[in-house]
Amino acid sequence: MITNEFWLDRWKTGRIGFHQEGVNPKLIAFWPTLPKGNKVLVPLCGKSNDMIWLAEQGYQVTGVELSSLAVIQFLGDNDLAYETYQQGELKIHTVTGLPLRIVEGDYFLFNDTEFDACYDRAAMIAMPDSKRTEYVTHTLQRLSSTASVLLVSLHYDGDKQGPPFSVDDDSVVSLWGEQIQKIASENLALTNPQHKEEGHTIFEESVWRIQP
Ligand SMILES: C[S@@+](CC[C@H](N)C(=O)[O-])C[C@H]1O[C@@H](n2cnc3c(N)ncnc32)[C@H](O)[C@@H]1O
Repeated sequence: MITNEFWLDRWKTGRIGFHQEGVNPKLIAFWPTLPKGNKVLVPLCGKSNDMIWLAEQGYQVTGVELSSLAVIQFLGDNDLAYETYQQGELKIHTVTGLPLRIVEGDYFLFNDTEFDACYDRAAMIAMPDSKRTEYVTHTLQRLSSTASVLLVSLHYDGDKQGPPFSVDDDSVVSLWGEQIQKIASENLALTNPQHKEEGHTIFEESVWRIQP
């Protein structure tokens, strides 16, 4: 069962293979040009450097993350000064000198709305089947009616149990709506021997976007 405890434990024991050192190349390649100051939501953000990149582009970035360890490591690793205040059950960490804040707590308790854009990398596919619809609905409710979305998803064969979970193309469309479009994909099993060794012939990373 993928519970909040599961994720807190992953951070406690340092099992964070999903974390990438650099900025995700798909973000740099496919992020749309939006007006500076636009509000960008990064659900289930971990300690992703992608948030720094987005903030440096001039967007007002909000990451939401359950684990206090992830938040502390993100702020520490990047040498960021910050201020913290409590808002209900959530802790808000606002970074000094960058338009960036990290909301620490359960994403499903985060209720801000009117975001202009959303970046989902390893968030939807971190959610088990039973919570995935709720995750996408909650995310869409946070966005303005004209918001852009950039989603990095994953689809693989074989009987691996997630996370990351495999989500097929039809499910992506039925979750996010007809306006979502697949703009790129790459079968990582062809280039990364590890996926082949784990028995996958398909391990497809795909990039999707909603662009109003
Ligand atoms: C697979 S990681 C991806 C992190 C990040 N997006 C990245 O690209 O590195 C999923 C993250 O979601 C966090 N998470 C899981 N459930 C959550 C929840 N209900 N609310 C907030 N964060 C959650 C986990 O702690 C973990 O850091």
